[in-house]
Amino acid sequence: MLAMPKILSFKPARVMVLDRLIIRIIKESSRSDGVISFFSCIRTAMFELLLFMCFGFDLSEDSLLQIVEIVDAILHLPSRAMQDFYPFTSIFFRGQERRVSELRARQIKVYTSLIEEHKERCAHGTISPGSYLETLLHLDTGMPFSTVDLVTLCSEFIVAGTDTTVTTLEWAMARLADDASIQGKLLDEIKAVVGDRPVEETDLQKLPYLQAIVRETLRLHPPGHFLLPHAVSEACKIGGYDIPANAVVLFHVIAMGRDPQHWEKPLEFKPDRFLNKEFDVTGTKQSTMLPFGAGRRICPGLGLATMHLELFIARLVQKLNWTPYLKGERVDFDEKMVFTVRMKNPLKVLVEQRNT
Ligand code: HEM
Repeated sequence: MLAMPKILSFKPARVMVLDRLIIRIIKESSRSDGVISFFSCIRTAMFELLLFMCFGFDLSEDSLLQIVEIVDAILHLPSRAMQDFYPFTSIFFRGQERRVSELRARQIKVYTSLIEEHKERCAHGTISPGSYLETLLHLDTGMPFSTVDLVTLCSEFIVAGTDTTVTTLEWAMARLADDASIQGKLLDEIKAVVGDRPVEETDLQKLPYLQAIVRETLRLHPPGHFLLPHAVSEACKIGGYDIPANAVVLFHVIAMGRDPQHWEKPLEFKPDRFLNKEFDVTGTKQSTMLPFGAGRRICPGLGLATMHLELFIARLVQKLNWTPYLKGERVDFDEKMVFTVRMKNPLKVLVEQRNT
């Protein structure tokens, strides 16, 4: 599902969602003197897109809202770290366990009705082929997945692919709104390579400055500062420390991306540092930044995420001019942790349509 030919087959869905997003932004800005709250606009768009890829059809507004609510509730569940370290504290978390069970029941109900709708649409031929669910239903594993397994897998696809990409896009657009010269340089590149027609997916590989902006955003603002927790299968020594078997290890990737020994002026946003350089973000050739992890558990959505980031940024900058909503003010880059590390003060920007 996350291999390039499958990703490319969803081009019509991306065009639909991006066109809708731009209309939504223009509408919202016309109601409020040009100012928009970027996060909610982009988040709706990313849910529309990933849900289409997951189920093979455009969800009703009501179903989409229900999924967004469930994902929000999952992301806001308190961490279980305290109970992992001090199991006796479990007695204080019984209410939480009940809330988790209720949430799971709601998740199963909502996703199951979408799985049923998928099957009905397949029977009537009103579905886009190649969805994630279709792939799961036709996987030859010897034993078909139960409905609950399908719910878990579809939900993992949505949770993993939406907020990570949305958070990164918010940081990227914040950086571009904050620095008119970087935004201008990107626009010049797009004009020179693409001209006046909308940027297409096949243009992306010819836009090195755009790619550099995406890398620089992932270096300075990786959505996960610690990746997902990993477990040690055998006792080993790392950097002189004994790590016992089964220990949980977190990788502090934010410290890698901001390490002054590897990066000049690491806290500054300078996409140029990636120009005219072969650079690998998978940890195969270097490990100075690992926004997607590395090795066996590397993010399987890396290719899809990179395409979404590049395409959305290019189209948004091509169509609209982005500036901080208070004239002359800088954007506030403080962070807060909500599963991903987001902007503490969600990005508010002034957008104006460009004359093209
Ligand atoms: C900017 C966007 C994204 C970033 C930075 C990102 C980053 C990551 C990271 C750091 C991990 C954990 C790796 C580890 O701990 O070793 C991960 C796992 C995962 N990602 Fe992504 N991701 C992004 C987008 C996506 C997308 C678009 C999808 C698919 C729709 C996706 C699907 C997954 C899945 C399924 C896992 C779990 C893999 C496993 O359990 O082994 N991700 N991602």
